Amino acid sequence: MISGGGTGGHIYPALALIRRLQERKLLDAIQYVGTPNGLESRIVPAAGIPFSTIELQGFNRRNLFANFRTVDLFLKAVHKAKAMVREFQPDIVIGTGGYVSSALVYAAAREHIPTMIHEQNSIAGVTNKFLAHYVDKILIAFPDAADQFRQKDKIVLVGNPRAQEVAGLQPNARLADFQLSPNRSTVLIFGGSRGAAPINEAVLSALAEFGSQSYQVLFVTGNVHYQNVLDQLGDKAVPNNVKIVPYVDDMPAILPDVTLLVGRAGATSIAEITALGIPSILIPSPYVTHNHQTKNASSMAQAGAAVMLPETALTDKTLLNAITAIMGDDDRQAKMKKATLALGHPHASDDIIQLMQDLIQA
Ligand SMILES: CC(=O)N[C@H]1[C@@H](OP(=O)(O)OP(=O)(O)OC[C@H]2O[C@@H](n3ccc(=O)[nH]c3=O)[C@H](O)[C@@H]2O)O[C@H](CO)[C@@H](O)[C@@H]1O
Repeated sequence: MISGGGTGGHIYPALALIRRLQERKLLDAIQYVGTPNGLESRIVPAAGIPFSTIELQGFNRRNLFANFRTVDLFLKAVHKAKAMVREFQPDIVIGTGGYVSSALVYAAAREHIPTMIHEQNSIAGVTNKFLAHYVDKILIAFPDAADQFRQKDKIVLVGNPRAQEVAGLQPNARLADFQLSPNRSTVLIFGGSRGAAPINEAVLSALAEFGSQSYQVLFVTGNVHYQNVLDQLGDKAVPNNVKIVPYVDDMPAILPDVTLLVGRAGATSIAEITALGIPSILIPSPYVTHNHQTKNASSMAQAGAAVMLPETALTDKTLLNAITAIMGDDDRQAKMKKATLALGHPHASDDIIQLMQDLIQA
């Protein structure tokens, strides 16, 4: 059984691990557990994975009184999760982050089922810190995440399963699905799995300028922002070399054809970028726990793999300048590609599967 959600950054690593288990014919049955309304409730069933739900909500750091309901829901969720675990009888239970995973992993540990959590970030999430006490293994993707957990003997550095899923993928002309040319240099712009209004605004202001560039642009707004972007566009013409879409369902299909990625600095995106060696401009979200995206982005920038553009400095002009400086310089692209690839973990899923097998057989 597996659980993780809220944002794509917690869901796609779980799906990548499941796909690898299926590829290696190691999976007899799987149950994915999420909340009824989270992003996972759309993405997981669409991927053909059996999905069941538990009602839960995140911890409110601002209004502590609001947490009475959170605690009440958590206790009910644990009760339901225990029943699910007893019925499904999994060999192992894995949590990939987001508060959705707390009830299932906690319940499984209490039922003496082997358990693991996967932390994608260098700064651990609240749920994983809580679960760390109960699980058998803590899998991390960045070496510095180890400082965040007291249970040192449980920690293993594995990278992110999504890296193995995309590593080695070759250009494949799938940009044609978006009416873009497979042979032209391409800039992909998206603000994480849910989109980011400040990035969308800067791109909209730069739209006319993009029209006169030699490269083409795939601009992903995020589902919730799409209508707003269309409203802001009004009657303005979209240049022929720019395509605007709400979401890309199959990101691994197009990533090998991307010349430069502009986006947030979510950990799962970074795992993909480093597995494929895609140069990037990272605009870290300042709205995440302990500003962890800035840490992700600055370690990429220090390694020469990415350019960091803080949101406070983001305008149409700074965005265009940063993009043009890289797109117009093949040498720089090659150097960034090399530095990016050096940070990748292309065997993450197989390393996790080995640990799963060891734990099940122990
Ligand atoms: C606001 C927030 O809490 N963000 C967190 C969230 O980010 P978020 O969910 O945005 O996560 P990431 O950037 O890490 O991953 C996004 C994932 O969604 C995919 N994708 C994105 C857009 C799209 O149209 N289609 C698509 O498939 C990407 O390819 C990637 O696999 O989880 C990450 C953990 O991994 C954290 O580091 C981020 O700080």
